[in-house]
Amino acid sequence: MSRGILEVNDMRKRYGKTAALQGVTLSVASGELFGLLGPNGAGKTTLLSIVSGLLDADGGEVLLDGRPFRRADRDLRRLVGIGTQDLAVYPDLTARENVLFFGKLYGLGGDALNHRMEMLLTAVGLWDRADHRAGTFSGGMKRRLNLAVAVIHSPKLLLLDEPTTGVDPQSRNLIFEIVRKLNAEGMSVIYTSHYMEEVQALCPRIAIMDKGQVIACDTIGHLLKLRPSELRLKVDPVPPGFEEQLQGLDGVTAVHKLPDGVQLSAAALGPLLPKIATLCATAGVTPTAMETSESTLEKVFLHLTGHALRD
Ligand SMILES: Nc1ncnc2c1ncn2[C@@H]1O[C@H](COP(=O)(O)OP(=O)(O)OP(=O)(O)O)[C@@H](O)[C@H]1O
Repeated sequence: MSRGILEVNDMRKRYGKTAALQGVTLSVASGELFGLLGPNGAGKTTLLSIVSGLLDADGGEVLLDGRPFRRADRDLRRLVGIGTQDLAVYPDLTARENVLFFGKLYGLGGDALNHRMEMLLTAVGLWDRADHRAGTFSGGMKRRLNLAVAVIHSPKLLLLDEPTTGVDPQSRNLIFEIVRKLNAEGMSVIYTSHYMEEVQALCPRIAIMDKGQVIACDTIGHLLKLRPSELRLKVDPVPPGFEEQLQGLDGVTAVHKLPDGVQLSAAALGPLLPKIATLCATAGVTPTAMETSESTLEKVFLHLTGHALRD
């Protein structure tokens, strides 16, 4: 893995009695598109706010591009762009004025700023609405403008906090496309969501957060293996020795007897299916029904925490 753009060590934050972050440690490699998945209240926004310098932590350390992060260090803060959950754009300004305003805050100006503004408004599909007030935009258009504003200063690390909240499917797809493009151009991205499908579609590596802690952090493939897939075979009656034969198959991690058949667990069912078919044929067993339950991030979350990802 290349040098880390972000390292968070033992990050802690309380709001009064609420422990929003309880010792969060994670690292993001340079150029990575990293997912942060967790239910409402898991601490995702608090973490991003600290990393972007909007909020002070109570304890812990942030390294940005290998350097210790301090809120007062403007050069380091410039490395980060944040698309906040609460929109940052001004409704009374046009799309063009919004992007130029944020560009000037970062000390940009002249032709370079104008070119970048035009390029970004085009990328987010708003160039033809550049001179319309943001307050007249749909939820999806506002989110896209929020994204353009977040990257006006070409940050090395883009933090996106639930960037598809309140958007239509068309805007959602466009946001996905832009995020992928920015990442392909070299920008590191942390994409935060409580929608498993979004994080799974975009991010090869994911941290799962719950109650202020990272409870798992790995590639999607490895995370899915944290909870086995299951296969139910309706076999009535189950012949003697059949469960043991299933248990003996390479890859099967558990076999349980059901009232009308058997259930087996395995990290991956695909490679096992032909072997199970052969075993049934040789044992003279004809299942009358088969039902698979593949692992998903949602099921992994339930498996790890005992509660659902969504309320
Ligand atoms: N300003 C605040 N004052 C008091 N409690 C807060 C404040 N901000 C967040 N919290 C609490 O801290 C915890 C973590 O909140 P946070 O917003 O970081 O979670 P989240 O994962 O981003 O959830 P969401 O997606 O709903 O924003 C929650 O229990 C929340 O109620």
